Amino acid sequence: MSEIAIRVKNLYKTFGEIPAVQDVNFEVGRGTCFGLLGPNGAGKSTTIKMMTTLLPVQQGEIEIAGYSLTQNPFRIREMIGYVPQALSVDGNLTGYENLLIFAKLYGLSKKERAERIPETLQMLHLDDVAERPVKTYSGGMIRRLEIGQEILHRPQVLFLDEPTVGLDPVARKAVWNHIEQLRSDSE
Ligand SMILES: Nc1ncnc2c1ncn2[C@@H]1O[C@H](COP(=O)(O)OP(=O)(O)OP(=O)(O)O)[C@@H](O)[C@H]1O
Repeated sequence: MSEIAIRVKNLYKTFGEIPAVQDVNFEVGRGTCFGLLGPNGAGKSTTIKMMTTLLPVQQGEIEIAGYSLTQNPFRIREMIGYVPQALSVDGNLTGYENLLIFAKLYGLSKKERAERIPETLQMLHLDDVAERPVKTYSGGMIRRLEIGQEILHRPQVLFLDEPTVGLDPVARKAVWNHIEQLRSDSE
């Protein structure tokens, strides 16, 4: 894999008359945790949506793990994980069932699912609540489950859009500890 996980060059995006992203440039090295900071409306979510192929690139270049995004969008979708700002779990299903759906969507074999789902639940300290409907979870538990959904297929790059918004300081620290653990495990 390339030593550069993400390369963004001269990126622009407008919504009609609204300039959402204007000449954004940055590089993220492999094995690093990179934070994209800016005030509300600065264009962070729009940039993430372009890097995850959810919005077309209007002008500029994006490379993920050495692949050009515009030339290899399907390859890139297999290689990344994306935890969006909006809720991505089904509250009526259990934690285990939510992970099962994502494991199937990412094309994991039955054997891989049998190994990785319990392993992920354990790593995120959700094994005790795995059989409970997610609507009974706290905000921090839901956020950890959403991260779990996006690491089952071992992505090379994980995008997190405001992963700790709305969490209390203890839950926030727990989520960041898990993110740091994922980063160091991938070294
Ligand atoms: N689908 C859309 N249609 C029109 N305008 C949009 C759309 N999505 C975003 N915008 C506008 O683009 C700009 C950047 O929005 P974006 O959501 O990327 O910012 P952000 O930095 O993620 O903000 P926040 O911190 O509030 O999440 C804003 O002016 C927003 O109103």
